[in-house]
Amino acid sequence: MSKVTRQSASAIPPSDKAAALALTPVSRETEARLDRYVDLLLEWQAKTNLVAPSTLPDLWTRHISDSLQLLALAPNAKVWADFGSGGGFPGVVLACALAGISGATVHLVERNAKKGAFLREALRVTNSHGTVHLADIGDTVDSSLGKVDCVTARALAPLHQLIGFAEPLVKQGAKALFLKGQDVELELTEATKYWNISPRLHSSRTGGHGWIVELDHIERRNQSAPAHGAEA
Ligand SMILES: C[S@@+](CC[C@H](N)C(=O)[O-])C[C@H]1O[C@@H](n2cnc3c(N)ncnc32)[C@H](O)[C@@H]1O
Repeated sequence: MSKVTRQSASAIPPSDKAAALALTPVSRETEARLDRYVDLLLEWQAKTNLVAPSTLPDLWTRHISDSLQLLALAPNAKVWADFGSGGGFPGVVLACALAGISGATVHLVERNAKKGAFLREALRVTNSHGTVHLADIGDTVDSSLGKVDCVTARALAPLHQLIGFAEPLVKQGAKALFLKGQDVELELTEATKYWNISPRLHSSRTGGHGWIVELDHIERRNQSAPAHGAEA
């Protein structure tokens, strides 16, 4: 008998999925892919902590809608890079939503081997286009990704570090979209010590105190700006 106990799908009330799809509607094909992703995530959650267990009842609103809302902020982006993808938010959700679009793909950068294996399996079972880079972001961003239209990160690092990670891609024309919490103003204040940026702030469509920081331009303020996200 398998040691892995599958988390019950009933841990997620149907009303949460309905609320999520009302907030961030998707095609029937995308919904089917997301259903497969959720099933896989619940199966793996028993052996690998992919999301905080307390957030499982709100999986669709808290994690899936949170990820899907980024699409409206970069409607023409086809090549995405998600830093620190973990259990696949937002990267795998974006890959599911973009799967029907010719040329669309998502680079998922994750250094944890177990999570990397999960991300590969998630792309496989959802038949979505993407590449898992099992590596540190700092070692990947210059050499492996190529031209990217949009770079994302959620729950990875303080904003000034994320900006350091994303700088090479934004300098080549990418837009950055970072999902942030209620301390966004403090993080922006810290970030502007190191970086010249003109951020656009969008309040999260999923409620709570979430924000999305949008950046189209990043310039080092001085030589002490942290490179590739290293601590200042
Ligand atoms: C708190 S989790 C967030 C996962 C996901 N983005 C989410 O919002 O659910 C942060 C993830 O980033 C990964 N990570 C942290 N620093 C990294 C780095 N320098 N390079 C690659 N992955 C990193 C960790 O292994 C972890 O899976």
